[in-house]
Amino acid sequence: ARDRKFTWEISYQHKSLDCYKKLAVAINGLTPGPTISAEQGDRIIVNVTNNLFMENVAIHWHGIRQRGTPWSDGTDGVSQCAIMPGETYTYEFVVDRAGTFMYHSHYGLQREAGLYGLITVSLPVGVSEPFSYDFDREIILSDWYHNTTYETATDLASIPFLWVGEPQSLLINGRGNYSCSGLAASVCNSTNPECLPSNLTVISGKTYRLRIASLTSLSALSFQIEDHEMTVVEADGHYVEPFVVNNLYIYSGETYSVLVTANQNSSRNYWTTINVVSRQPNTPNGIAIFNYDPIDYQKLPPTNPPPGPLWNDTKSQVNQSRAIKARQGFIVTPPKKPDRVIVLLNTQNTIDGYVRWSLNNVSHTLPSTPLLIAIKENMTGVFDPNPPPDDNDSANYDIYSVANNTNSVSSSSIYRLQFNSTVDIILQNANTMTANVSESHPWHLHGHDFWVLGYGEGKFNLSRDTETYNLADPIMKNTVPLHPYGWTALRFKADNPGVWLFHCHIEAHFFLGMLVVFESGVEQVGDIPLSNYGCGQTKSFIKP
Ligand SMILES: O=C1O[C@H]([C@@H](O)CO)C(O)=C1O
Repeated sequence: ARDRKFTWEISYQHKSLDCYKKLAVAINGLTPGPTISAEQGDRIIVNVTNNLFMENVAIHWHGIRQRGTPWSDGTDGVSQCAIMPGETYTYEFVVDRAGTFMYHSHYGLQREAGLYGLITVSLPVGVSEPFSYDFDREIILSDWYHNTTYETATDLASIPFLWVGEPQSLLINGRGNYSCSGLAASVCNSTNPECLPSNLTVISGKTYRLRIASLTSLSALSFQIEDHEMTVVEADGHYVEPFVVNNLYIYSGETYSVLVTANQNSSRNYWTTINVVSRQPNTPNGIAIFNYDPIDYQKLPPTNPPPGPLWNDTKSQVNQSRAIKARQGFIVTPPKKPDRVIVLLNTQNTIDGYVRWSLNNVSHTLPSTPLLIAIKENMTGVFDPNPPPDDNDSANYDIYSVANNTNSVSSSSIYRLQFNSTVDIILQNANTMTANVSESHPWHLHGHDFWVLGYGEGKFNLSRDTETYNLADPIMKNTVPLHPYGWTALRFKADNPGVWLFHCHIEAHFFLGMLVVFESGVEQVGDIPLSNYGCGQTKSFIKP
């Protein structure tokens, strides 16, 4: 194991990622940011300097559990005081497991301005993967808005509520193509090389491992390569019992590795496409070129890009979720029974006229003093000490009717989990405030991986549905979809001392309160670096 040091300067830059010029957040000039490549067991040290002039920064290392370093989780309001303009902060953590992970901003809506990238962790020398391939390639999927994050945040927090809406473009490795017609070339120029379709160049007969990460703000996606099947082998850093797909559904915050062999007619190029699913799309599909060497990588394929699956084919999405199992020989079996069951009813509602998202009628508001420091230092008055409910009469809630939730509250209350206990989470979906609409939500847990015990349709029934749990070969993940009008059941061990977010990875939904906070074993947390302090009530701990 070795130290890998990075020096990052965060700044706004004019970018034309989809041909339309806007300000994007860049790392050392790059949007998306550089990939962090490391070997299992390495220590990653990232020196981050915030040169944004007017905006704080915090960077979350998504999928890295931060065992022993909960203060490096990079979450504003939870693990640290965000890095102020002009300041430098050092993240230090160990990547203890091989796989494909990601990093992204966890400050306000900043992720959607482009602050994200990949982390790839290889196995130690001498250990091999349970599958083989010739080359390793990276694919970052994202969606792109032309509004600034300032406009979006203000809109979401206004009466009347102004929804951010569907993105203008979908990006593959940071490239999209917005239609510039009617716009001045200084604003939108479709011949700008910055927005040429990205290409994946392959050699006929070779097999490629594609490490795919979704960093969308909103969109659930389907990814496919025209005429090429893909074998799914990894999900969120865990080996998957291999299965073959024509299209891969991928939700924000998820990573997958797929194997694809360049086994088609090598005298032409093919399309790589992404399209929006789970929400009625209003965004053109994203395209890239699957390029057979030595054909010109910009030569367009002779066909029309495949349209991808229908956006509302929920059944095929649920089926693919269910197909993801732990690989034989790599199964970690979960504890047989939970110590505690928390049912989280997901609803959209209004509080004092503001549109919010709630769990069990509680819409979370993060305090300005980071919770990890507040609990570690025994501060009072930072968060509501009354625990939120483990269930809020979900058995009697009609998930098919338009949500009214007249009793919803905004609160900073947190779940305190007994250290080392086994916790089940049942995510229960419901109708939004719009008739006949239930949206999908990708749920992400910080600090842990969980077992995915099952997905179901309709209302979860504790005595009936727990019998259907997959305790034999459940996949472990850190992000999982909750499908429309359905439920998703998870189990995890609260074995990582710290304070950890569990939230919808749709950035606007997180902003509107769709999160819960788990605390466990904070008394075991070592000394938190003083550089995490400085905001809210932590100010008084900085001695002159
Ligand atoms: O939070 C959301 O608000 C809109 C819609 O429900 C109201 O405009 C939407 O699609 C969301 O996901």
